[in-house]
Amino acid sequence: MSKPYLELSGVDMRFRTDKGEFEALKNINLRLKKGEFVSLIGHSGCGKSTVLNLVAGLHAPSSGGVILDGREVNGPGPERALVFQNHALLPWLTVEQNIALAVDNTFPHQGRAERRERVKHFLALVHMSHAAHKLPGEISGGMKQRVGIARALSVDPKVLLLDEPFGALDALTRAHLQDSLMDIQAELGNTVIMITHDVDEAVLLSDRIVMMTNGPAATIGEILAIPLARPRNRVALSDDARYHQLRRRVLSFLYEGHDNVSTLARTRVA
Ligand SMILES: Nc1ncnc2c1ncn2[C@@H]1O[C@H](COP(=O)(O)OP(=O)(O)OP(=O)(O)O)[C@@H](O)[C@H]1O
Repeated sequence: MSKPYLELSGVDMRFRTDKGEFEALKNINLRLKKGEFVSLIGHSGCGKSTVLNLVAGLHAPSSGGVILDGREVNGPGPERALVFQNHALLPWLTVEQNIALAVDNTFPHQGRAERRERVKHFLALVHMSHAAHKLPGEISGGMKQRVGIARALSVDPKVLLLDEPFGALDALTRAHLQDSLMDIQAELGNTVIMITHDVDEAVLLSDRIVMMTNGPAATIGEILAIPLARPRNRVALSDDARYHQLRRRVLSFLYEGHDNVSTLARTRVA
């Protein structure tokens, strides 16, 4: 791979607990190109959120490091935007004000008109202009996630970190949001790491799927490239043999039962 945009190298994460140290992650090595969409998949509790939190700068690794665009990550910052399963919008602010807050904090040097224009642009991008003046309590779960994504994108992050962003949504709303996310990524070329438990979602959206072994001392067991042409259409893919093959590969990884000991030897730098 040419020079990576985002690189995790030799990352170990040990947490201090009442019962002593808990080794959550061991020797995570991952490189992303600019504009790449990578999903993290693995059994519950294996350490996916911990990986995302390390990239976000919310945790510092016990060993190893994270480098984004040539600079070591050593704390949270607007160039790494997080979107959670639960939107985390401020309930007393309107949709527009929620995004404006992020924009105003990140671009205080810009003029007011320019910042308002930016808010409008990102609301339109997620098809939420019509609800600009509503409060989060007045819109649906899917709409809240759209606003959360618009807010994250509105600060021009270098990397977008999505922690099961559609996990709480019904299947149809989830499908609409996945399609929107693919459209947005095609337009903006964001570099994205997304945690998901949904194999179809991972195959549909990703350039590569990073499959993690079970913890403790979880690591990367396998990385699967998804060479399906874009734009991708879920209905067309349902008849595509390669799609089903890729899907099967992920399912077999998840159900083969990977613990850290059996797979450490195969861990490699992607
Ligand atoms: N602050 C912490 N202190 C101690 N242990 C922690 C801490 N944060 C996470 N862990 C442990 O590290 C392991 C990985 O947790 P993490 O939340 O990253 O897993 P996950 O794969 O995202 O799980 P899920 O899919 O259920 O959300 C778990 O065993 C968890 O209990």
